[in-house]
Amino acid sequence: MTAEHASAPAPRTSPAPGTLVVRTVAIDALPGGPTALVDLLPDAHPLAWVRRGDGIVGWGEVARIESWGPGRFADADAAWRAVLRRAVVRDEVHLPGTGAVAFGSFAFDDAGPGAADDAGTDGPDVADDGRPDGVLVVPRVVVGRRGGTTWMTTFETSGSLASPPGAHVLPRPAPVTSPGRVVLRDGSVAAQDWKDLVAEAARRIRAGHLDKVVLARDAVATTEHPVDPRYLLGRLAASYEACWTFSVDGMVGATPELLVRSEKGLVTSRVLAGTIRREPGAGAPHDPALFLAQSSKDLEEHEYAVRSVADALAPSCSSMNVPEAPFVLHLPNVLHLASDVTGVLASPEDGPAPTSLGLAAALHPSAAVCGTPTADARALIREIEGLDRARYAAPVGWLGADGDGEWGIALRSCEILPSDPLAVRLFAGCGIVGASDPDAELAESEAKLEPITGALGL
Ligand SMILES: C=C(O[C@@H]1C=C(C(=O)O)C=C[C@H]1O)C(=O)O
Repeated sequence: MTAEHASAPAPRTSPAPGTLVVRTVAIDALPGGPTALVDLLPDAHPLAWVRRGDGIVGWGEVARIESWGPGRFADADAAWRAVLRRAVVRDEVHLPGTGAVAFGSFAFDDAGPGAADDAGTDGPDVADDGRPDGVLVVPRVVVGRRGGTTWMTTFETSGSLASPPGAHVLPRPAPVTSPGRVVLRDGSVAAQDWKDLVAEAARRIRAGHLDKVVLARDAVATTEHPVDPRYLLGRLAASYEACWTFSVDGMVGATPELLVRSEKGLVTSRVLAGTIRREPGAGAPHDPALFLAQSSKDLEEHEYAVRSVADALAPSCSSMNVPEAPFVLHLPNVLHLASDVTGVLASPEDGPAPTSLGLAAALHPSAAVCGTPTADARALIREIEGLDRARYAAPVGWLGADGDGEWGIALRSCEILPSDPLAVRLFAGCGIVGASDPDAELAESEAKLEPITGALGL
């Protein structure tokens, strides 16, 4: 089914789907360690979804699905199924991530390119480049690891299932290159001006216009040498093991927030909201984890985020477990309040259960990255944020042939601009409630930029 939206272009699969031959075989174990998979990647357009050394990486491109506008998720899902209808798959491993998979990244906003410009931003014009609002990349080669099993999947448009064994030999990628000297500057809104936006949002919340809004800011890093995404990936995977390190179509990061995993009928979402910096400086609480777990402001922010996820998943689940209280997730830069919401996917009588991408579409944007109520928060973001979020804070991940997959929220991330290999745009945002303090939120946003600034060597 293709979603119809008058203004959005129709989805596009290129090249036009022919027969795809997909073959997964077990291969020898890789060396251990969190970077073993990303160390295999070539420099051009690496694809990655890795956590604690397990996951999948891919390279090459046998097909690309592009979609636009509010139907970007449903259109991509339908186009992927059309590709699969013509695929011949032989999977000798049968684990999540084996067989046919596509890596995906989607835009935060429905409104398409120029939405932020309409709202009056005078920031860099990075959206009006005709880029799609959603992309699924079907690679030529995937290497994956889960537990003790390692596999390789090859995707071919011609040839046969009896590929020569040589096709399954791991490549020796070109050496990773450093970005050299890096200079960081303000993005669309200067850091100091952003505090005024936070103060304005908190005022509106106290006046009763809405409960919570997430405001984001960007920064632009210019580099001496073209950015090799693998330079970032290796450092992120090594330093942020509890996060999902990703690279899809120029969007690179290590997110601690799993929007949804759908695996054999079990649905999981890791909801984060409520943050404290690890090293908040003078006057900081003696025990930040305890402070966070008892902070009514952070618990309020968190509750909104958990509710929004539970409400969005409920129609697709026959049963759910929503934890009553969050735990504290410790990351190298920040601590978060975290809740793992789980559910059992219902089997609807009138059609197939939603795919992981369909679930991601239902969940996006959660209150963790938008606010509560959603429509009011979105409207306020459009009115005052002055930023084109592009693919930041939106689903990024992978989709399998059976619809299972994992979609993170693209946080702690940057966009390597296709128009300028010497520039990356970094993003960070903070949940604002009535009690939010602009200085503290700015400091929190700086801490959330650290994974990428650190990976760039700053
Ligand atoms: C928006 C971001 O993070 C989100 C906001 C959080 C908060 O406000 O406490 C915590 C985790 C994320 O859900 C970001 O990292 O850019």
